[in-house]
Amino acid sequence: MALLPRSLHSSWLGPHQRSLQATRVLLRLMFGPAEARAIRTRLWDGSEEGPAEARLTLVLKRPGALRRMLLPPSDLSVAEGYLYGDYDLEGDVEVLMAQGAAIAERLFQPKTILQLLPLLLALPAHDHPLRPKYVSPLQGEAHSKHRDAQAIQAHYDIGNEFYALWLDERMVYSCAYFPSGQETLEEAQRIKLDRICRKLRLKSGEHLLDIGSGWGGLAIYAAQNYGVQVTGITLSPAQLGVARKRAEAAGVTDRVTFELRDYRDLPHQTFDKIASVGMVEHVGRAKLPGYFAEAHRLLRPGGLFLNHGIVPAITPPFFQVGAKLIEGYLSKHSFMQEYVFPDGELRPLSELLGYAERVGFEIRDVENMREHYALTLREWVRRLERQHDEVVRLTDEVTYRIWRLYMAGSADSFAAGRIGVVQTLLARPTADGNASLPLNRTDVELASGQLDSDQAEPAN
Ligand SMILES: C[S@@+](CC[C@H](N)C(=O)[O-])C[C@H]1O[C@@H](n2cnc3c(N)ncnc32)[C@H](O)[C@@H]1O
Repeated sequence: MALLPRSLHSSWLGPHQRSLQATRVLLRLMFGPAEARAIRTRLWDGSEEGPAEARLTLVLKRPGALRRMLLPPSDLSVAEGYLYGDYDLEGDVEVLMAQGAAIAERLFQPKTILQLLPLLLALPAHDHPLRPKYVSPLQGEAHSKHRDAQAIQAHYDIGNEFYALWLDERMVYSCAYFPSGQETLEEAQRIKLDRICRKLRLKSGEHLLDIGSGWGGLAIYAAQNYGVQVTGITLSPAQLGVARKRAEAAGVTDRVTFELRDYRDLPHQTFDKIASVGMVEHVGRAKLPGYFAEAHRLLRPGGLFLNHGIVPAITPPFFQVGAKLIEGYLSKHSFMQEYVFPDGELRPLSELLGYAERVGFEIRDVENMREHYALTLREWVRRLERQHDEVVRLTDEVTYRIWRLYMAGSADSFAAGRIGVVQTLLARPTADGNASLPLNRTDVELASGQLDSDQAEPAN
Protein backbone atom coordinates (compact mmCIF):
# COMPACT_ATOMS: atom_id res chain seq x y z
CA MET A 1 0.00 0.00 0.00
CA ALA A 2 1.40 3.35 -0.96
CA LEU A 3 1.44 5.54 2.14
CA LEU A 4 1.55 8.83 0.29
CA PRO A 5 -1.38 9.98 -1.84
CA ARG A 6 -0.77 9.31 -5.52
CA SER A 7 -0.57 13.00 -6.34
CA LEU A 8 2.54 13.27 -4.21
CA HIS A 9 4.35 10.48 -6.05
CA SER A 10 4.50 12.28 -9.37
CA SER A 11 8.15 12.44 -10.27
CA TRP A 12 7.88 15.97 -11.70
CA LEU A 13 6.93 17.44 -8.31
CA GLY A 14 9.87 19.36 -6.91
CA PRO A 15 10.32 19.60 -3.12
CA HIS A 16 8.51 22.93 -3.08
CA GLN A 17 5.41 21.65 -4.89
CA ARG A 18 5.53 18.47 -2.86
CA SER A 19 5.37 20.42 0.43
CA LEU A 20 2.49 22.53 -0.85
CA GLN A 21 0.56 19.46 -1.95
CA ALA A 22 1.25 17.56 1.27
CA THR A 23 0.15 20.57 3.31
CA ARG A 24 -3.10 20.90 1.36
CA VAL A 25 -3.89 17.21 1.88
CA LEU A 26 -3.02 17.50 5.57
CA LEU A 27 -5.31 20.48 6.04
CA ARG A 28 -8.18 18.58 4.45
CA LEU A 29 -7.56 15.69 6.86
CA MET A 30 -7.43 18.06 9.83
CA PHE A 31 -10.50 20.11 9.04
CA GLY A 32 -14.02 18.76 9.23
CA PRO A 33 -16.93 20.69 7.68
CA ALA A 34 -17.23 23.02 10.71
CA GLU A 35 -13.54 24.02 10.59
CA ALA A 36 -13.61 24.38 6.81
CA ARG A 37 -16.49 26.86 7.23
CA ALA A 38 -14.82 28.81 10.06
CA ILE A 39 -11.17 28.91 8.99
CA ARG A 40 -9.60 30.13 5.76
CA THR A 41 -6.04 29.03 4.98
CA ARG A 42 -3.21 30.72 3.11
CA LEU A 43 0.03 28.94 2.25
CA TRP A 44 3.49 30.43 1.84
CA ASP A 45 3.06 30.68 -1.95
CA GLY A 46 0.01 32.93 -1.45
CA SER A 47 -2.58 30.30 -2.42
CA GLU A 48 -5.78 30.44 -0.38
CA GLU A 49 -8.63 28.09 0.42
CA GLY A 50 -11.86 28.49 2.39
CA PRO A 51 -14.73 30.96 2.61
CA ALA A 52 -13.95 34.66 2.23
CA GLU A 53 -16.19 35.46 5.23
CA ALA A 54 -14.26 33.12 7.60
CA ARG A 55 -13.53 34.74 10.99
CA LEU A 56 -9.98 33.41 11.04
CA THR A 57 -7.26 32.96 8.43
CA LEU A 58 -4.52 30.46 9.28
CA VAL A 59 -1.41 31.59 7.40
CA LEU A 60 1.21 28.85 7.05
CA LYS A 61 4.42 30.71 6.32
CA ARG A 62 6.94 27.90 5.99
CA PRO A 63 6.88 24.45 4.37
CA GLY A 64 7.77 22.81 7.72
CA ALA A 65 4.97 24.54 9.64
CA LEU A 66 2.52 21.67 10.04
CA ARG A 67 5.32 19.21 10.75
CA ARG A 68 6.53 21.22 13.70
CA MET A 69 3.00 21.82 14.96
CA LEU A 70 2.05 18.17 14.96
CA LEU A 71 5.28 16.27 15.65
CA PRO A 72 5.15 15.70 18.57
CA PRO A 73 1.45 16.51 18.91
CA SER A 74 1.07 18.74 21.95
CA ASP A 75 -0.34 22.15 22.73
CA LEU A 76 3.23 23.27 23.27
CA SER A 77 4.25 22.38 19.67
CA VAL A 78 1.17 24.05 18.26
CA ALA A 79 1.80 27.16 20.32
CA GLU A 80 5.51 27.35 19.53
CA GLY A 81 4.79 27.21 15.81
CA TYR A 82 2.82 30.43 16.26
CA LEU A 83 5.17 32.09 18.73
CA TYR A 84 8.16 31.70 16.45
CA GLY A 85 6.44 32.63 13.23
CA ASP A 86 5.84 29.32 11.40
CA TYR A 87 2.28 30.53 11.07
CA ASP A 88 0.20 33.64 11.65
CA LEU A 89 -3.38 33.96 12.84
CA GLU A 90 -5.35 36.74 11.16
CA GLY A 91 -8.71 37.54 12.69
CA ASP A 92 -10.36 35.90 15.68
CA VAL A 93 -7.81 33.58 17.35
CA GLU A 94 -10.49 32.09 19.57
CA VAL A 95 -11.94 30.33 16.51
CA LEU A 96 -8.86 28.10 16.35
CA MET A 97 -9.19 27.20 20.03
CA ALA A 98 -12.90 26.56 19.67
CA GLN A 99 -12.26 24.12 16.79
CA GLY A 100 -9.08 22.71 18.35
CA ALA A 101 -10.74 19.89 20.30
CA ALA A 102 -12.60 18.64 17.21
CA ILE A 103 -9.40 18.81 15.13
CA ALA A 104 -7.40 16.94 17.79
CA GLU A 105 -10.07 14.27 18.12
CA ARG A 106 -10.07 13.73 14.37
CA LEU A 107 -6.27 13.56 14.18
CA PHE A 108 -5.98 11.02 16.99
CA GLN A 109 -8.04 8.37 15.17
CA PRO A 110 -5.65 5.45 14.41
CA LYS A 111 -6.67 5.51 10.73
CA THR A 112 -5.93 9.22 10.46
CA ILE A 113 -2.58 8.87 12.21
CA LEU A 114 -1.52 6.38 9.53
CA GLN A 115 -2.49 8.83 6.82
CA LEU A 116 -0.94 11.78 8.55
CA LEU A 117 2.49 10.48 9.41
CA PRO A 118 3.90 9.98 5.91
CA LEU A 119 2.50 13.35 4.86
CA LEU A 120 4.10 15.11 7.81
CA LEU A 121 7.39 13.34 7.16
CA ALA A 122 7.24 14.48 3.55
CA LEU A 123 7.48 18.06 4.79
CA PRO A 124 10.91 19.50 5.48
CA ALA A 125 12.10 19.24 9.06
CA HIS A 126 12.30 22.46 11.04
CA ASP A 127 13.95 24.93 8.75
CA HIS A 128 13.76 27.68 11.32
CA PRO A 129 15.22 27.08 14.76
CA LEU A 130 13.12 27.66 17.84
CA ARG A 131 14.45 30.34 20.11
CA PRO A 132 16.12 29.10 23.27
CA LYS A 133 13.72 28.73 26.16
CA TYR A 134 11.87 31.98 26.44
CA VAL A 135 11.11 31.76 30.12
CA SER A 136 14.23 30.85 32.05
CA PRO A 137 13.71 27.75 34.20
CA LEU A 138 12.82 28.42 37.81
CA GLN A 139 15.30 27.42 40.50
CA GLY A 140 14.61 25.60 43.76
CA GLU A 141 11.82 23.47 45.16
CA ALA A 142 8.33 24.02 43.69
CA HIS A 143 6.32 26.52 45.73
CA SER A 144 9.14 27.42 48.06
CA LYS A 145 8.95 31.14 48.78
CA HIS A 146 12.11 31.71 46.76
CA ARG A 147 10.81 29.89 43.69
CA ASP A 148 7.30 31.40 43.92
CA ALA A 149 8.89 34.85 43.83
CA GLN A 150 10.69 33.90 40.58
CA ALA A 151 7.48 32.51 39.08
CA ILE A 152 5.57 35.69 39.90
CA GLN A 153 8.26 37.99 38.58
CA ALA A 154 8.47 36.00 35.33
CA HIS A 155 4.83 36.88 34.64
CA TYR A 156 4.14 40.22 36.32
CA ASP A 157 7.43 42.04 35.98
CA ILE A 158 7.60 42.10 32.21
CA GLY A 159 6.61 45.74 32.34
CA ASN A 160 3.97 47.95 33.89
CA GLU A 161 3.64 49.87 30.63
CA PHE A 162 2.89 46.64 28.77
CA TYR A 163 0.01 45.78 31.12
CA ALA A 164 -1.24 49.36 31.13
CA LEU A 165 -1.69 49.15 27.34
CA TRP A 166 -4.56 46.68 27.56
CA LEU A 167 -5.86 46.49 31.14
CA ASP A 168 -8.52 48.92 32.40
CA GLU A 169 -7.51 52.23 33.96
CA ARG A 170 -7.21 50.66 37.45
CA MET A 171 -5.05 47.86 36.04
CA VAL A 172 -7.20 45.13 37.54
CA TYR A 173 -5.88 41.78 36.32
CA SER A 174 -8.73 39.41 37.17
CA CYS A 175 -12.24 38.62 35.98
CA ALA A 176 -14.53 41.68 35.68
CA TYR A 177 -18.30 41.60 36.25
CA PHE A 178 -20.70 42.54 33.44
CA PRO A 179 -24.25 42.54 34.84
CA SER A 180 -25.80 43.24 31.42
CA GLY A 181 -22.93 42.24 29.15
CA GLN A 182 -22.93 45.78 27.72
CA GLU A 183 -20.62 47.49 30.21
CA THR A 184 -17.21 48.79 29.22
CA LEU A 185 -14.23 47.01 30.78
CA GLU A 186 -13.70 50.04 33.02
CA GLU A 187 -17.25 49.85 34.36
CA ALA A 188 -17.20 46.08 34.67
CA GLN A 189 -13.99 46.12 36.72
CA ARG A 190 -15.37 48.78 38.96
CA ILE A 191 -18.59 46.82 39.49
CA LYS A 192 -16.51 43.72 40.27
CA LEU A 193 -14.44 45.58 42.88
CA ASP A 194 -17.60 46.96 44.44
CA ARG A 195 -19.21 43.50 44.58
CA ILE A 196 -16.17 42.20 46.43
CA CYS A 197 -16.44 45.04 48.95
CA ARG A 198 -20.16 44.33 49.33
CA LYS A 199 -19.69 40.59 49.75
CA LEU A 200 -17.13 41.31 52.44
CA ARG A 201 -19.61 43.77 54.03
CA LEU A 202 -16.78 46.25 54.51
CA LYS A 203 -17.42 48.90 57.15
CA SER A 204 -15.60 52.12 57.78
CA GLY A 205 -12.59 51.67 60.05
CA GLU A 206 -12.18 47.93 59.41
CA HIS A 207 -8.79 46.53 58.42
CA LEU A 208 -8.73 44.61 55.12
CA LEU A 209 -5.88 42.38 54.02
CA ASP A 210 -5.57 42.06 50.19
CA ILE A 211 -3.46 38.98 49.41
CA GLY A 212 -2.05 39.41 45.90
CA SER A 213 -2.88 43.10 45.58
CA GLY A 214 -1.55 43.49 42.02
CA TRP A 215 -1.41 47.11 40.87
CA GLY A 216 -3.52 48.21 43.83
CA GLY A 217 -7.02 48.45 42.28
CA LEU A 218 -9.06 46.78 45.02
CA ALA A 219 -7.13 48.23 47.96
CA ILE A 220 -7.45 51.82 46.72
CA TYR A 221 -11.10 51.38 45.72
CA ALA A 222 -12.03 49.90 49.10
CA ALA A 223 -10.23 52.67 51.01
CA GLN A 224 -11.86 55.40 48.91
CA ASN A 225 -15.39 54.05 48.88
CA TYR A 226 -15.70 52.07 52.10
CA GLY A 227 -13.39 53.96 54.43
CA VAL A 228 -11.36 50.89 55.34
CA GLN A 229 -7.70 50.51 56.24
CA VAL A 230 -5.97 48.20 53.73
CA THR A 231 -2.75 46.20 53.71
CA GLY A 232 -1.94 44.87 50.25
CA ILE A 233 0.80 42.31 49.58
CA THR A 234 2.35 41.25 46.28
CA LEU A 235 5.45 39.37 45.16
CA SER A 236 6.02 41.64 42.19
CA PRO A 237 8.33 44.64 42.70
CA ALA A 238 7.00 46.20 39.48
CA GLN A 239 3.41 46.04 40.76
CA LEU A 240 4.43 47.36 44.16
CA GLY A 241 5.97 50.51 42.63
CA VAL A 242 2.80 51.31 40.64
CA ALA A 243 0.43 50.49 43.52
CA ARG A 244 2.28 52.85 45.87
CA LYS A 245 2.30 55.67 43.31
CA ARG A 246 -1.42 55.20 42.68
CA ALA A 247 -2.22 55.24 46.39
CA GLU A 248 -0.32 58.50 46.64
CA ALA A 249 -2.11 60.01 43.66
CA ALA A 250 -5.45 58.96 45.16
CA GLY A 251 -4.51 60.57 48.47
CA VAL A 252 -5.05 57.40 50.52
CA THR A 253 -1.54 56.67 51.81
CA ASP A 254 -2.81 57.17 55.38
CA ARG A 255 -5.16 54.22 54.90
CA VAL A 256 -3.46 51.98 52.31
CA THR A 257 -0.09 50.26 52.62
CA PHE A 258 1.46 47.98 50.04
CA GLU A 259 4.27 45.55 50.83
CA LEU A 260 6.45 43.13 48.93
CA ARG A 261 5.60 40.09 50.98
CA ASP A 262 4.73 36.43 50.66
CA TYR A 263 1.39 35.39 52.21
CA ARG A 264 3.36 33.02 54.47
CA ASP A 265 5.38 35.90 55.94
CA LEU A 266 2.65 38.00 57.52
CA PRO A 267 3.34 38.95 61.13
CA HIS A 268 1.12 37.90 64.03
CA GLN A 269 -1.69 40.30 63.47
CA THR A 270 -5.38 39.86 62.73
CA PHE A 271 -7.60 41.49 60.13
CA ASP A 272 -11.35 42.09 60.03
CA LYS A 273 -11.62 41.00 56.42
CA ILE A 274 -9.40 39.30 53.83
CA ALA A 275 -9.60 39.32 50.02
CA SER A 276 -7.52 37.20 47.67
CA VAL A 277 -8.27 37.81 44.01
CA GLY A 278 -6.56 35.84 41.24
CA MET A 279 -3.84 34.65 43.58
CA VAL A 280 -4.84 31.16 44.73
CA GLU A 281 -3.84 29.80 41.27
CA HIS A 282 -0.21 30.42 42.24
CA VAL A 283 -0.30 28.60 45.58
CA GLY A 284 0.16 24.99 44.44
CA ARG A 285 -1.72 21.89 45.55
CA ALA A 286 0.72 20.91 48.29
CA LYS A 287 0.53 24.35 49.89
CA LEU A 288 -3.23 24.91 49.68
CA PRO A 289 -4.08 23.54 53.16
CA GLY A 290 -1.43 25.87 54.59
CA TYR A 291 -2.78 28.80 52.55
CA PHE A 292 -6.29 28.44 53.99
CA ALA A 293 -4.86 27.83 57.48
CA GLU A 294 -2.86 31.05 57.18
CA ALA A 295 -5.96 33.03 56.11
CA HIS A 296 -7.90 31.54 59.04
CA ARG A 297 -5.14 32.46 61.48
CA LEU A 298 -5.04 36.04 60.15
CA LEU A 299 -8.79 36.62 60.42
CA ARG A 300 -10.50 37.69 63.63
CA PRO A 301 -13.45 35.60 64.82
CA GLY A 302 -16.48 37.11 63.11
CA GLY A 303 -14.37 38.04 60.07
CA LEU A 304 -14.91 37.20 56.38
CA PHE A 305 -12.53 35.94 53.70
CA LEU A 306 -13.32 36.26 49.99
CA ASN A 307 -11.28 33.88 47.84
CA HIS A 308 -11.57 34.47 44.07
CA GLY A 309 -9.82 32.08 41.69
CA ILE A 310 -9.86 29.89 38.60
CA VAL A 311 -10.93 26.27 38.91
CA PRO A 312 -10.87 23.45 36.35
CA ALA A 313 -13.98 21.42 35.52
CA ILE A 314 -13.72 17.88 36.87
CA THR A 315 -13.13 15.23 34.21
CA PRO A 316 -15.80 12.49 34.07
CA PRO A 317 -14.64 9.33 35.97
CA PHE A 318 -14.20 7.29 32.78
CA PHE A 319 -11.44 9.60 31.61
CA GLN A 320 -9.78 10.07 34.94
CA VAL A 321 -6.84 7.71 34.45
CA GLY A 322 -6.05 9.19 31.05
CA ALA A 323 -6.63 12.69 32.40
CA LYS A 324 -4.16 12.06 35.21
CA LEU A 325 -1.48 10.99 32.74
CA ILE A 326 -2.17 14.00 30.52
CA GLU A 327 -2.23 16.28 33.55
CA GLY A 328 1.15 14.90 34.67
CA TYR A 329 2.60 15.50 31.20
CA LEU A 330 1.03 18.92 30.76
CA SER A 331 2.01 20.10 34.19
CA LYS A 332 5.58 19.93 32.93
CA HIS A 333 5.23 20.63 29.23
CA SER A 334 2.18 22.76 28.54
CA PHE A 335 2.25 26.11 26.80
CA MET A 336 0.77 27.71 29.94
CA GLN A 337 3.49 26.24 32.17
CA GLU A 338 6.37 26.96 29.85
CA TYR A 339 5.45 30.43 28.69
CA VAL A 340 2.68 31.96 30.77
CA PHE A 341 2.27 30.88 34.40
CA PRO A 342 5.24 28.75 35.44
CA ASP A 343 4.25 26.67 38.48
CA GLY A 344 0.61 27.80 38.24
CA GLU A 345 -1.79 25.08 39.44
CA LEU A 346 -5.56 24.91 39.10
CA ARG A 347 -7.43 22.71 41.59
CA PRO A 348 -11.13 21.79 41.51
CA LEU A 349 -13.51 23.86 43.60
CA SER A 350 -14.57 20.86 45.71
CA GLU A 351 -10.95 20.38 46.72
CA LEU A 352 -10.48 24.07 47.65
CA LEU A 353 -13.70 24.07 49.66
CA GLY A 354 -12.54 20.93 51.49
CA TYR A 355 -9.28 22.61 52.55
CA ALA A 356 -11.19 25.71 53.67
CA GLU A 357 -13.64 23.69 55.76
CA ARG A 358 -10.93 21.57 57.35
CA VAL A 359 -9.21 24.62 58.83
CA GLY A 360 -12.50 25.87 60.30
CA PHE A 361 -14.05 28.14 57.67
CA GLU A 362 -17.78 28.16 57.10
CA ILE A 363 -18.71 28.36 53.40
CA ARG A 364 -21.33 31.08 52.99
CA ASP A 365 -21.52 32.01 49.32
CA VAL A 366 -20.12 30.51 46.12
CA GLU A 367 -20.47 32.24 42.75
CA ASN A 368 -19.07 30.94 39.47
CA MET A 369 -18.57 33.84 37.07
CA ARG A 370 -16.98 32.02 34.14
CA GLU A 371 -19.02 33.78 31.43
CA HIS A 372 -17.73 37.06 32.82
CA TYR A 373 -14.15 35.92 32.42
CA ALA A 374 -14.76 35.07 28.76
CA LEU A 375 -16.05 38.65 28.27
CA THR A 376 -13.11 40.12 30.19
CA LEU A 377 -10.51 38.16 28.25
CA ARG A 378 -12.08 39.02 24.90
CA GLU A 379 -11.84 42.68 25.80
CA TRP A 380 -8.19 42.26 26.85
CA VAL A 381 -7.42 40.47 23.56
CA ARG A 382 -9.13 43.21 21.51
CA ARG A 383 -7.13 45.89 23.31
CA LEU A 384 -3.86 43.94 23.01
CA GLU A 385 -4.41 43.47 19.27
CA ARG A 386 -5.15 47.15 18.77
CA GLN A 387 -1.90 47.96 20.57
CA HIS A 388 0.22 45.44 18.63
CA ASP A 389 2.90 47.90 17.50
CA GLU A 390 3.24 49.51 20.90
CA VAL A 391 3.40 46.10 22.63
CA VAL A 392 6.18 45.02 20.28
CA ARG A 393 8.04 48.28 20.88
CA LEU A 394 7.89 47.75 24.65
CA THR A 395 8.52 43.99 24.60
CA ASP A 396 8.82 41.90 21.42
CA GLU A 397 6.70 39.96 18.93
CA VAL A 398 7.03 36.69 20.87
CA THR A 399 5.65 38.29 24.03
CA TYR A 400 2.75 39.74 22.03
CA ARG A 401 1.99 36.31 20.61
CA ILE A 402 2.25 34.56 24.01
CA TRP A 403 -0.31 36.90 25.54
CA ARG A 404 -2.61 36.86 22.53
CA LEU A 405 -2.68 33.06 22.45
CA TYR A 406 -3.00 32.57 26.21
CA MET A 407 -5.81 35.08 26.61
CA ALA A 408 -7.81 33.97 23.55
CA GLY A 409 -7.35 30.33 24.57
CA SER A 410 -8.52 31.10 28.10
CA ALA A 411 -11.57 33.00 26.80
CA ASP A 412 -12.56 29.89 24.87
CA SER A 413 -11.93 27.63 27.89
CA PHE A 414 -14.19 29.76 30.11
CA ALA A 415 -16.88 30.00 27.43
CA ALA A 416 -16.79 26.22 26.89
CA GLY A 417 -16.82 25.45 30.64
CA ARG A 418 -13.45 23.68 30.75
CA ILE A 419 -12.51 26.13 33.48
CA GLY A 420 -14.49 28.42 35.77
CA VAL A 421 -13.74 31.34 38.06
CA VAL A 422 -15.29 31.28 41.48
CA GLN A 423 -15.74 33.77 44.29
CA THR A 424 -16.14 31.98 47.61
CA LEU A 425 -17.12 33.82 50.74
CA LEU A 426 -15.77 32.11 53.85
CA ALA A 427 -16.70 33.06 57.40
CA ARG A 428 -14.83 32.52 60.61
CA PRO A 429 -17.77 32.67 63.03
CA THR A 430 -17.33 33.82 66.60
CA ALA A 431 -17.41 31.27 69.45
CA ASP A 432 -21.18 31.79 69.77
CA GLY A 433 -21.72 31.25 66.03
CA ASN A 434 -22.06 34.81 64.77
CA ALA A 435 -20.85 35.00 61.15
CA SER A 436 -21.61 38.74 60.84
CA LEU A 437 -23.81 38.27 57.77
CA PRO A 438 -27.28 39.63 56.97
CA LEU A 439 -30.24 37.29 56.51
CA ASN A 440 -30.19 37.68 52.73
CA ARG A 441 -27.76 38.75 49.99
CA THR A 442 -29.74 41.60 48.45
CA ASP A 443 -27.06 44.02 49.67
CA VAL A 444 -24.65 42.33 47.27
CA GLU A 445 -26.75 42.37 44.15
CA LEU A 446 -26.53 45.48 42.13
CA ALA A 447 -28.21 46.39 38.87
CA SER A 448 -25.98 47.53 36.04
CA GLY A 449 -25.54 51.28 35.88
CA GLN A 450 -26.35 51.88 39.54
CA LEU A 451 -22.75 52.83 40.08
CA ASP A 452 -22.54 55.86 37.93
CA SER A 453 -19.72 57.89 39.35
CA ASP A 454 -16.51 57.67 41.32
CA GLN A 455 -18.46 59.11 44.25
CA ALA A 456 -20.68 56.05 44.61
CA GLU A 457 -22.19 55.84 48.06
CA PRO A 458 -20.45 53.46 50.42
CA ALA A 459 -22.57 50.41 51.13
CA ASN A 460 -22.27 50.64 54.90
C1 LIG B 1 -3.46 37.77 38.80
S1 LIG B 1 -2.68 38.86 39.93
C2 LIG B 1 -4.13 39.60 40.64
C3 LIG B 1 -3.86 40.95 41.19
C4 LIG B 1 -5.08 41.65 41.79
N1 LIG B 1 -5.65 40.91 42.88
C5 LIG B 1 -6.09 41.95 40.73
O1 LIG B 1 -7.20 41.39 40.77
O2 LIG B 1 -5.81 42.78 39.87
C6 LIG B 1 -2.04 37.80 41.21
C7 LIG B 1 -1.36 38.49 42.36
O3 LIG B 1 -0.99 37.51 43.34
C8 LIG B 1 0.28 37.85 43.86
N2 LIG B 1 0.89 36.65 44.47
C9 LIG B 1 1.10 35.46 43.91
N3 LIG B 1 1.69 34.62 44.78
C10 LIG B 1 1.83 35.30 45.94
C11 LIG B 1 2.36 34.98 47.21
N4 LIG B 1 2.91 33.80 47.45
N5 LIG B 1 2.32 35.92 48.19
C12 LIG B 1 1.79 37.16 47.94
N6 LIG B 1 1.27 37.51 46.75
C13 LIG B 1 1.30 36.60 45.75
C14 LIG B 1 1.03 38.39 42.64
O4 LIG B 1 2.15 39.14 43.03
C15 LIG B 1 -0.08 39.23 42.00
O5 LIG B 1 -0.11 40.50 42.60
